Formats: sequence, structure tokens, C-alpha cells
Amino acid sequence: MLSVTGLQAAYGASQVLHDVELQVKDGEVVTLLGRNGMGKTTTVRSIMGLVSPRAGRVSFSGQEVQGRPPERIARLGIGLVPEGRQVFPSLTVRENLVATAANRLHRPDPWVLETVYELFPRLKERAGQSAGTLSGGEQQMLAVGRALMTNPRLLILDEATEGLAPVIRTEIWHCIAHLKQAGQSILLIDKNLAVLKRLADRHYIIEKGRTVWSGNAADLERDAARVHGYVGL
Ligand SMILES: Nc1ncnc2c1ncn2[C@@H]1O[C@H](COP(=O)(O)OP(=O)(O)OP(=O)(O)O)[C@@H](O)[C@H]1O
Repeated sequence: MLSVTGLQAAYGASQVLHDVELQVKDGEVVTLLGRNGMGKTTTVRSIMGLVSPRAGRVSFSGQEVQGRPPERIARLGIGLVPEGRQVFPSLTVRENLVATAANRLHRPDPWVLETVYELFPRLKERAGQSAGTLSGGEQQMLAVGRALMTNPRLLILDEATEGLAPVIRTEIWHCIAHLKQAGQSILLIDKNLAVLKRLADRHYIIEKGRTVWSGNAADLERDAARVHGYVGL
């Protein structure tokens, strides 16, 4: 579904990505791990066309997308929950959810307001409240709900639980587990390896803009010392 090979990207003269490789197959939950500043968000921004890759290939659903404008890439079916949530603060919860809603892939059972409200009942309770007045956790739920309302083939979550209270974190992890069971393909960027080990099918680690390790849960156990060196366990 998503295949990234030899990806390089820079901000001005400063090259941040040197050789990123990753794949997400249909129905998989895949993580992108790495310490602060190693290039995880830049990888996501390059996939989405928000940063122009300097070299390499990004292919999604069989089409090469590097160099295309972000809205065209998103329309192919990638739903992004960006770092820092970025909901529209002056719009209500409901308005945020419907703002970018679509079912371009003609799913027979698409995400609509009611199904998002079932997943996150708090959003239903706060449907008429402006998003800027929500708690951090509620804003995160809204950001996930808004991405789901685009009915994406691939959902990308960039640090979805960063800075949230443990109870809200758990709620978001439950939601992700539920989406996985429903067959949603997901790319997760996070640092919470303990939870991700149980949730994800495969993992990639990037260090200084290069993919330096990939494997499944069993590989993680076997290579624990090396993985610890890269990200801590
Ligand atoms: N807009 C920008 N202009 C210049 N440099 C940037 C910009 N955004 C990020 N960088 C730099 O690129 C490098 C990689 O940043 P990136 O945000 O991709 O890392 P990350 O792995 O997602 O880190 P974190 O976990 O802290 O979010 C860092 O050194 C960062 O300072």
C-alpha cells in the first residue's frame, strides 16, 4: 500500500533524511520509532508532500506520489493526525469532523458522524463546543475522528499520545486496537514501545535520517540490546 525507498529530504541546506525505507501493507499496523530529532515527522511530511523529497520514491496504492501537492496525495486516501493535533480551534467539534469528510473510495460502511461519536462518546457530548476549548485529550480524539471521516486507506498518527494523561492515552490505544481489528492500515509514530510491541505488526527504527532496523515483535525481543541502543525500551 505504502512504499518508501531511498527517501532523502532537507530543510534548506540542512539534510535531515538520508535514506529512509519503509513499507505498510494492507491491514498492517506499522510503527516508525526513533529518538527526538531523528527525522520521524519529516518522513511523514515527505510522504504527505508537505516537504519535497530531494531523492527517493514514495509510492501509495501503486502510484508514485513524490513531488505531488499535498491535497492530491491526501485524496488518494491518506488520513493524517499531525503532531500537535492542529484542529480548527474556532470551529465546533461537529464542524471540524465534517470539514474534510469524504468517502472517495466508496466504502460500503464509511465513517460518518454517528460512528465517530460511537468511538468517542465525549465528542458527541461536546459536538457544539468550539474545538479550541477542548482538553488536549479531547482535541486528540477530534483529530483522530477528523482523519477517520476522510475514510482513509492509510491512517498516519504522528505522536498521537504525546503529552496526554495516562487515562486518555489508554483510550487512544484502545481506539487504535479497535481500528486494527477492523482492518484499518495504520502507520504510527510514537515513543511508547511497550504498548506498540503488543499492538503493531512490524516496526522501523530511524536514526539520523536513515532506516537502521526493521522487524516484528519477535525480532524486537531477539535484538533487544540493539533496539535499546536506538530508542530505549
Ligand atoms: N522546519 C524546519 N526547518 C529546519 N529544520 C527542521 C524543521 N523541522 C525539523 N527540523 C530539523 O530536522 C530534524 C528532524 O526533525 P523531525 O521533527 O523530523 O524529527 P522527529 O524524529 O520527528 O523528532 P521528534 O520526536 O522530536 O518530533 C531535527 O534536527 C529538526 O531540528
